[in-house]
Amino acid sequence: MITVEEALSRVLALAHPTAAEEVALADALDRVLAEPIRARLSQPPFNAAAMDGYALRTADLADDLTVIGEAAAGAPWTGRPTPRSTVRIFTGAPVPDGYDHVVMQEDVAREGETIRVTQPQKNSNIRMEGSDFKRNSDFDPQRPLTPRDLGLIAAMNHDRVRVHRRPRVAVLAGGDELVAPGTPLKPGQIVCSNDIAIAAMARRAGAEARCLPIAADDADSLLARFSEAQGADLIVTIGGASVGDHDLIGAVTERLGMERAFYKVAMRPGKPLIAGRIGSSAMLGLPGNPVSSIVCAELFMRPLLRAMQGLAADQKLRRAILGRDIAAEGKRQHYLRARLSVEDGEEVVTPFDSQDSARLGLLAQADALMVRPAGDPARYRGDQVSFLPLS
Ligand SMILES: Nc1nc2c(c(=O)[nH]1)N[C@H]1C(S)=C(S)[C@@H](COP(=O)(O)OP(=O)(O)OC[C@H]3O[C@@H](n4cnc5c(N)ncnc54)[C@H](O)[C@@H]3O)O[C@H]1N2
Ligand code: MOO
Repeated sequence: MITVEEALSRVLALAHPTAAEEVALADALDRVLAEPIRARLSQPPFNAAAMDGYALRTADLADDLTVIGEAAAGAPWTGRPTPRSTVRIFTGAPVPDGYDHVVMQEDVAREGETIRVTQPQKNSNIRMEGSDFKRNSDFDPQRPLTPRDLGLIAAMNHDRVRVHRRPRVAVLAGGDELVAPGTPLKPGQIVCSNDIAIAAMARRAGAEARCLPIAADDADSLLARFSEAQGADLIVTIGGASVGDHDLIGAVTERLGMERAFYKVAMRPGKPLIAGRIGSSAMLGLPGNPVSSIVCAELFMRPLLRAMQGLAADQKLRRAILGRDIAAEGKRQHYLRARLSVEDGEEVVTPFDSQDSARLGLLAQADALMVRPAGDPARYRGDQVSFLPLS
């Protein structure tokens, strides 16, 4: 069995970045830029007043000044300053050349067309041209675009952007016992829950995901479903990955000519994970136990989908204090479902008593996966441990 680290590097090697496509900026939320955005102008495009008040020369601050014009946002003043003059100015207006200071109107006494500065301040109240960003500067945030990013790109004067095409994901759950949610169960049947969760995780990672109809535990049914998945950048199967007589994913993917990257990872939950390439599709075969499939999707599918959009993995282990004593670990790296809390201002991570990989109810209550390396000795309340936050 290979380590989680090795498995992740082999999964990432399966990723081909998707091609670029152009979309309206308004539709680009959560998309990933395929190339940097180059600012088409400097921001501000001119020296701009930051306050409503009067534009003047710093050298004239102590004098009586004559108001010789008015400048507003969108209505610049185009005259030339004369000695001991000032221009009434409003926030956002270009500061006329020749003036280097804007005094807030609250700090000025005005009589007719004459003003006197009553409270001189050091701050010039001018936003200098290009002080936010310069024309031709590049913006390449290396993350799914946030609302703030969209605002910045608009300010750079772009209304369309080139982004990575969303990876196409086909999710295939298999098992004779499975029926769709909402169906009355016959004896021995189980509600199929994993494909819904995995497809939602894929969408949250930027993919276009569809669930194929549930496959039966026979090779023909699985082969038919795989043919429906053609054109997907990633095929994710759920279940049938283990060693039982009905676990057919290994055999069927072999028949389809899969180049296998690995089978089985030294992790808990999720040992019987399979990965590889079938034609132009990457393939991840997740274990059927609901928690195992979701943990494997978090650890492998999400980074793979990010890589397909040109992004690095974003799994950064965090440190916290352990909330209870726990026994020594076995031979597999363990991802324990855990709750986060704050005690005396410090973050505390407390793993649940049960770590059964079928318990979706507990997983839904979890805020974190506490990570324990294989062979980790017993740990005690108050020890420093590592965890991955869950969203
Ligand atoms: N002799 C051994 N048995 C098992 C081993 C092993 O090493 N030797 N490994 C165990 C581990 S660990 C896991 S994980 C499971 C994974 O097995 P499969 O990937 O083959 O999963 P299935 O057998 O198909 O299903 C397991 C379990 O999960 C339920 N399931 C499956 N798909 C769904 C779905 N889409 N929605 C909801 N629930 C699903 C299924 O009904 C089973 O209860 O193997 C162990 N066995
Ligand atoms: O490794 Mo399995 O995924 O524990 O249930």
